[in-house]
Amino acid sequence: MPLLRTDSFTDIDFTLRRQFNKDAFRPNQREIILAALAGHDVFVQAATSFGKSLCFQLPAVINPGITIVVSPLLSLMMNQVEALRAAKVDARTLNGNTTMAERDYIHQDLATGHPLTRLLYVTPELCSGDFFRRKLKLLHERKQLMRIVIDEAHCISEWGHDFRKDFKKLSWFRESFPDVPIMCLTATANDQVRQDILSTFGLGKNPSNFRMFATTAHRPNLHLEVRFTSDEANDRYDDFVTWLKGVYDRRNAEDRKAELEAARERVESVPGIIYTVSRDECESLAAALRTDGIGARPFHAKLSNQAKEETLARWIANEPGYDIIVATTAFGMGIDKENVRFVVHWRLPKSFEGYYQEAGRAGRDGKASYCFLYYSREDRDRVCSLVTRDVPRDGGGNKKARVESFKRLVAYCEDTSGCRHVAICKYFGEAQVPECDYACDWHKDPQALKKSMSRGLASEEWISTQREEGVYDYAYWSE
Ligand SMILES: Nc1ncnc2c1ncn2[C@@H]1O[C@H](COP(=O)(O)OP(=O)(O)OP(=O)(O)O)[C@@H](O)[C@H]1O
Repeated sequence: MPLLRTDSFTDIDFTLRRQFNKDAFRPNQREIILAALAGHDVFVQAATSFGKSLCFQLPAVINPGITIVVSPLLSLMMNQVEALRAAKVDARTLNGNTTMAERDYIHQDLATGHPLTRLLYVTPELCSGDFFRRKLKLLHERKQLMRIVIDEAHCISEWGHDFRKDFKKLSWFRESFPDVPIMCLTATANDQVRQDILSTFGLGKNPSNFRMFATTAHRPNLHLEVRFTSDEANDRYDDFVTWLKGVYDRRNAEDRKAELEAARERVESVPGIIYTVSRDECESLAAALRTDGIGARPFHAKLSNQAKEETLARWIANEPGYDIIVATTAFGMGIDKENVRFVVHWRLPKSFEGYYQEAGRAGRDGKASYCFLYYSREDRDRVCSLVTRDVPRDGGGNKKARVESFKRLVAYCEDTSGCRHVAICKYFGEAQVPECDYACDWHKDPQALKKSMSRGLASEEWISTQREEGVYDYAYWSE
């Protein structure tokens, strides 16, 4: 028997305003939400900051029953649950950090068969366990299991950049509850990854019951630049500080300063993220910036939860001394601070998708924001040695895919013949070429870009002699 659906007269605009405090849908959100409310399986691929979460949160508020949201990251779950609870939606999460009391409450709520919880955020690992599966079966028998949502669905694919073994096992949902709609969402999937997601859940097997929304990965407000450097020049720090101080100077100019004062904004309140590769570099860079009067704080996996939470909260609140987060990739997916004005990649990331996902933390309010990637051939060889020797967290993964993604990122960095935005959209398999309004280094000045590459990079001859001596072979970076 099909599950109970909401009727088609539900006023989703009213729910948007009343519950989510937003004036209007963004392009495509309405169509996606209506497809979900009609009980279809839905696949959503859309740029970072598009507003994918609303596409399952709003139907979860309207539909009776519970929506299970599978998500790969604790911080991502907590952020969303906090925001929903602030909007008076009964959202909860079951994960390693959930308190005993909350865990008991949720289990009791599920055991009633008619839970009050509207959205339950869980880890993929939890979904592999019998205990939780029994609870879900009960909910399904009572017709209360409304929808399964797989957020960051690219984690399903061994062809993706962030494969998680337990994501693959989520196919259990479709096998056990063929009548429960599934919604998969991602910002970063190429064609192979998309196919993998679809086949894992049999999405589209019944075309009349499936809707696919794949919108562009293009983020026109991000100004994309590759800045060339070398071990010998070792000029990242000076380059970055000169740029940032230039931004502060412009904000300090008379008319701008008056505007900032009226808005009660500090001159130095230019929030940003710098991604480094190692914990040591993360600490030392943040300390150096602080010495230069710049409010920077480290963020990496070895810090205590309390320290991380405090840093995050104070950065989000734009507090003095917390303008810049210097982070390893432990900081990324799900960070939804709207006014991040720059994202800097201090070192070359390990994958194309990882790079764009992290850059996508910038400019979520739609305003112009800067994304620099410092690229050196020495780093290229170091990261290459990491990528080729890396064993993914859970021992699985497709090495060939990871190496390919890394190579495409290197090619992107060394390509001075075209628009960065076009290169990105092509990587994600888009046929349409996006408009770029001088929002990349090539569009700004193609000749200067070529020159800075030939001046900035070490020659391949030099790199190859060093490589032969094993200079770049060891992996000394740890996240
Ligand atoms: N219709 C809307 N009107 C105004 N703001 C919106 C709307 N929809 C979503 N937002 C806001 O946009 C921001 C980004 O949304 P969300 O976190 O869902 O992005 P996302 O698509 O999941 O991005 P990412 O893949 O980068 O995590 C959030 O702060 C959200 O509140």
